[in-house]
Amino acid sequence: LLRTMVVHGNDVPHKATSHLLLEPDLAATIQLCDHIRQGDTQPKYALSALKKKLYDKNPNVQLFSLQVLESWMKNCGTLIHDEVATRPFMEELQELVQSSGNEKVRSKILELVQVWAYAFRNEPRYRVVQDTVNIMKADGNTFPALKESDAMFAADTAPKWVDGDCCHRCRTLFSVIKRKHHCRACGQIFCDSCSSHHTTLPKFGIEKEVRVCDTCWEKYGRSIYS
Ligand SMILES: O=P(O)(O)O[C@@H]1[C@H](O)[C@H](OP(=O)(O)O)[C@@H](O)[C@H](O)[C@H]1O
Ligand SMILES: [Zn+2]
Ligand SMILES: [Zn+2]
Repeated sequence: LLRTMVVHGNDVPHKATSHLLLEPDLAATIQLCDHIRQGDTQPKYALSALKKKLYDKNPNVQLFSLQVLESWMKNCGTLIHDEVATRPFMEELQELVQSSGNEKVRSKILELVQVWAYAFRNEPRYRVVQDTVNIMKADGNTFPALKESDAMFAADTAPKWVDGDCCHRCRTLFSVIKRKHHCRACGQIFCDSCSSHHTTLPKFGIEKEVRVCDTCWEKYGRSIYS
């Protein structure tokens, strides 16, 4: 089962090629979550690598990749939710349920889509998941009992970055010289002089020093036990 999937970093030069090792142990999967949360691996690339395993002819490999997907959805937050809770991905899962001859694979997919629909029940932007549950029901699939505890997702993941044409703190307009920068702790957009500090953000699973704004520096950077 030990498969190495080399996932090439995207076009940003400092994103080194990250190796996604699909090993049959949770430690490796948790480590993969950290890579995704830390921004070492683009969620899109991680998922496209994982999807290859979803279509593996060996149902055990398919099942394991569904378990990896389940842990990524629990631990990597909106970075992964935004890629999975989409029509194309949901349609792929729908097709897998229709085409798979393996009962375990089918019921794992039904279980996951149902739990995600419940977890996203108050998030209109992910309503495609509930739509997919409805379609799968209409197709005659019977869903396993929902375990609400499965719908608990790790709360602490770094926020998405907002865009803007001026610094969130000093309101200076960005230009060719006054470049845009993002604070990894609040996701807001700043000029360099308002976000010149770097710190680790353990609560978001970010172990390397990353750029934070002055406000977040006061909050997370000052104390060494942030
Ligand atoms: O310098 P640029 O070519 O504009 O690119 C900017 C840098 O990549 C910034 O990285 P940083 O936050 O680590 O500085 C990023 O936050 C901005 O969104 C990008 O626009
Ligand atoms: Zn500023
Ligand atoms: Zn900030």
